[in-house]
Amino acid sequence: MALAINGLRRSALSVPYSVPISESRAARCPRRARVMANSQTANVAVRPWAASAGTRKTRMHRLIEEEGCVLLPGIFDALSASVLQSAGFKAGFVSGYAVSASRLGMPDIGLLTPPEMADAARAICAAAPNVVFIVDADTGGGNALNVQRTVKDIMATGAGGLFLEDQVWPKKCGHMQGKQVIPAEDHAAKIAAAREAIGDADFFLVARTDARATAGGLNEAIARANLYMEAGADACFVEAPRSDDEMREVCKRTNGFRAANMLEGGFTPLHTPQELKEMGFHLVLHSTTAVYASARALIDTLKVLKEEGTSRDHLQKLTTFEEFNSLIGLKEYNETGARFEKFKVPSN
Ligand SMILES: C[C@@](O)(CC(=O)O)C(=O)O
Ligand SMILES: [Mg+2]
Repeated sequence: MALAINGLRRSALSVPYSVPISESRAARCPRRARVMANSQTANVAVRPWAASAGTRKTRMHRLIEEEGCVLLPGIFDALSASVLQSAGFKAGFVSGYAVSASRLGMPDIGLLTPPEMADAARAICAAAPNVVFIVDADTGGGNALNVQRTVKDIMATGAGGLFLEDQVWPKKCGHMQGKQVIPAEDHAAKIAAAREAIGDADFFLVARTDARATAGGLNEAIARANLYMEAGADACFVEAPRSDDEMREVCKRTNGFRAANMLEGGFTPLHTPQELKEMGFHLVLHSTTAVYASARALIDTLKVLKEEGTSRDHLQKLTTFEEFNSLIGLKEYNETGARFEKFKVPSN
C-alpha cells in the first residue's frame, strides 16, 4: 500500500513521497503510519531544500556558521529590542508569549493575532536594526493562504525569519497543559506554502512541532520534525522535550538545523549554548527571560514606590536619566534634528 503526504505539491519534492508500509499498520493508524513512514525515509532521501539550503545563505545561516549555536533572547517591544542590541546580541526572538503579555496583558493562549504580531515586529526591527530577529508566527493564522499572507507581512517588517507551529488554534504556550496538534500533512503543507512565499528572500523558516505533548509523544514529534524539513523548513524545533535524554534523542534523529527553547520553569532542562551545541542544537531561544526579568523589576520597584511614596532611596535600581536617553538614541536624534533645522543653500 502506498500513502502520500497530502497537501504537498509533487513538484516540491524530488524524491518519491509515496512510501510502502504494511497494510495492518496503516489500518491501525493511517495518519501516524504515514508520518512514521516518511520519517524513516528522511535520512536517506535526497531533499531539494537541502541542495538549495547549501547555496541559500540567509543572515541566520551565516550566524549559525559563525557561532555554531546562536543565542536568541526573547524580546517583546522596541525598548527591550534596544536593550538587546546595546548588550551586543546579534540575534533575537520576538516571543509570542512575551508580546501577548506586554502588548495585551494576556496569556499565551491564542489571543494575540498575526497583524498585532507583525506590528510588534515592525517596531522591534526598526529599534534594533543590527539584530537579526526571528518572529514567533504561532500557527500562521489559518491555512496555507493565511500562512503565505503572514509570512509576507512578517518579511516586510525587516525580520530575518519566523517560527510556524503545528498546534490546533487557539494554540497555547508549549509548556502549558492541554495542547493539540493538527494532522502532520496539513502542517507540512503550511511549511511548503511558507517556503514558496519566502522564495529567495533572506528569511529563515523554523518548523515547530508540539506533538511531544500528545499521545504520539517524542517519536511522533521527531517524525513530524523530519517531515516538516522535507516540506522546506530551514530548521526544526521539537517543543518541550522533558529531559537531557530526550534532547539528545531529538538531535540524533532529526535532520537539518535544530532549535531548543530554554523557558524558565518549563519542561525542558536549562543549558548553556555550549552544552546545547555539544548536544547538536544550532539555535537557542531564551524566550521568556527578558519578560520575566522586566516583570520582576516592575513588581519590586512599584511595590517599594507604593510603600514609600518615593523612589529617592532606591535610585540604584533604576537606570539614570542619561543612561536611558542614551539607550533610546536621544543624542543621535538631536544630531539629525540639528542637521535639518534650516535648509541652507549650498555655497557653490
Ligand atoms: C517560544 C514560545 O512560543 C513559548 C513557548 O510556547 O514555549 C514564545 O512565545 O516565546
Ligand atoms: Mg510562542
